[in-house]
Amino acid sequence: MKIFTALQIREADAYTIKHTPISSLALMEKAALACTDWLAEQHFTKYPFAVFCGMGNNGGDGLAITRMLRNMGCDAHAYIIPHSQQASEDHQANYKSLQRYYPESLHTLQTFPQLAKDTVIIDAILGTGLNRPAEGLIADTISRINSCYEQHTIIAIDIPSGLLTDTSSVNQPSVQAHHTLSFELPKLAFLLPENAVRIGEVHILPIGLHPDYIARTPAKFNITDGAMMRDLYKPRKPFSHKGTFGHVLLIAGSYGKMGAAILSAKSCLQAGVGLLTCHIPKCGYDIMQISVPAAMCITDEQFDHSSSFPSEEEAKKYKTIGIGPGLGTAAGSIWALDKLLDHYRQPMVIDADALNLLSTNPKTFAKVPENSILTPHPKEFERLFGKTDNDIARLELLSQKAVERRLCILLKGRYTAMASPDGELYFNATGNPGMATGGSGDVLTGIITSLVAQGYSSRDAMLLGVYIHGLAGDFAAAALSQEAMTAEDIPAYLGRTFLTLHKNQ
Ligand SMILES: NC(=O)C1=CN([C@@H]2O[C@H](COP(=O)(O)OP(=O)(O)OC[C@H]3O[C@@H](n4cnc5c(N)ncnc54)[C@H](OP(=O)(O)O)[C@@H]3O)[C@@H](O)[C@H]2O)[C@@H](O)CC1
Ligand SMILES: [K+]
Repeated sequence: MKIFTALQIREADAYTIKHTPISSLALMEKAALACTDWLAEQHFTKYPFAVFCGMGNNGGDGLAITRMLRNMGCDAHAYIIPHSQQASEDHQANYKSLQRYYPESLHTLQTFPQLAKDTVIIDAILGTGLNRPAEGLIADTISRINSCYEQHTIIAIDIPSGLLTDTSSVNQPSVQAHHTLSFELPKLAFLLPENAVRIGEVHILPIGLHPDYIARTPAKFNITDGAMMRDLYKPRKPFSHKGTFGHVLLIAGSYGKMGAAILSAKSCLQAGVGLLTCHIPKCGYDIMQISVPAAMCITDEQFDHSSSFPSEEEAKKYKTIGIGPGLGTAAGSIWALDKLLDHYRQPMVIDADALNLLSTNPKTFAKVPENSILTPHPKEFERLFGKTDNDIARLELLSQKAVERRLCILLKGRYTAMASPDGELYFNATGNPGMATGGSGDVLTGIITSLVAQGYSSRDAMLLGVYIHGLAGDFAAAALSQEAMTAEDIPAYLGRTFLTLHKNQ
């Protein structure tokens, strides 16, 4: 799914108006109707409404919503903030029709109104037309709306007023909404962790923007979805054998962290690898053999950490190597990783402690093979590539480093951001807060390594791996609850997840 900029959204709007019999005013009517339908479905229409309107089309939406709520018998009032000399054309048209049918519902905002108990606040002050920070009466109104957060439900139309669509809004005043009702396509602002408290729950409502414009207009950012994943997925051929699906070497685990190695190994197998060998310290031998009988084991000469990785000759039998889960940061491990990277040139998957080893050893980092996949969480990312001032700057750094170093890098989060060496940037939308638990990352490493071994390109293994990891987590949460599920439940639901990838689903 594409993420369009504010400018592209305006173009989509104009294209739709030009190429279909729908007028700009009728499109606004559709948008307002989608919002009021949602309000009715969610049972908000039993409450009074205070609709705060700007003078552009976002305000026009607010006026149309007020009229529709009145038509439904609701006690709705529109408060217009006079921030401009002239209102937009569609705003004027909706002003006229509200004045005609419900003049008592129209107010020009002078002071913030007294709100009756349970009043729902609708924020239709500014939308994608925001072109400077909110100040004066608008900023005051935003601050008054936000002071109602505990007592009233706040619902933003299209985007919380004050929030920029395509760039960072850190330090900008904006409405803090419980729900955001947005039109047709998600906006980049909704995917940034720094905006989480301002956007609340986002609901994307279709309004019929022209599919041709959406299809033929390239977007800088995209969200992966089921259709795209079904295209990437490689169904198995009838005459396959275990050699067809690759042999993974998983270097993981240390004393007290063997669980990470187990989770990763189980996930690697459940994601379909042909053969799995685990390189673990001696302390983990019984644990691994008993917990994951399908995996073969090589034990390190050290008892509590790993310090000698395969030689060039030994490494040849593996299609790829996954390294990091529970590895620890012992000096012997960094030395061993450095030696491994002297000869290993295949793309590999690098996670957790192995990333921390790289962040403190730039010379070792420089040897990482092209097209390897790095899987940092935000703290690991910062240690590897440095601090940024905001989420947009961090996304740019992510993309820049992936291109510069010829790597696939995924930055874990609610919407994991995934960059490939050719500069593409994707977000993943599957997954849920039940996965914010120890071991989820180890599961992801196992899945992605497994996919690389099965012949997926690094980019495809990253996109597909993150998608199925999240979807398996969603199945686990649906069956067990977000609270009760653990990282171990994610591989258990991989089977159900793979079935959704079959073309006939
Ligand atoms: N395509 C779609 O999906 C559809 C979109 N629709 C709706 O249209 C909305 C976009 O409407 P829009 O372009 O009129 O912009 P909007 O945000 O109302 O701003 C208006 C004007 O405010 C001004 N201004 C800017 N910043 C300011 C500030 N800080 N403080 C004070 N003033 C400020 C600036 O004018 P200026 O003062 O610079 O002349 C700007 O032009 C969109 O979010 C959605 O709700 C639906 O109706 C139908 C389908
Ligand atoms: K708004």
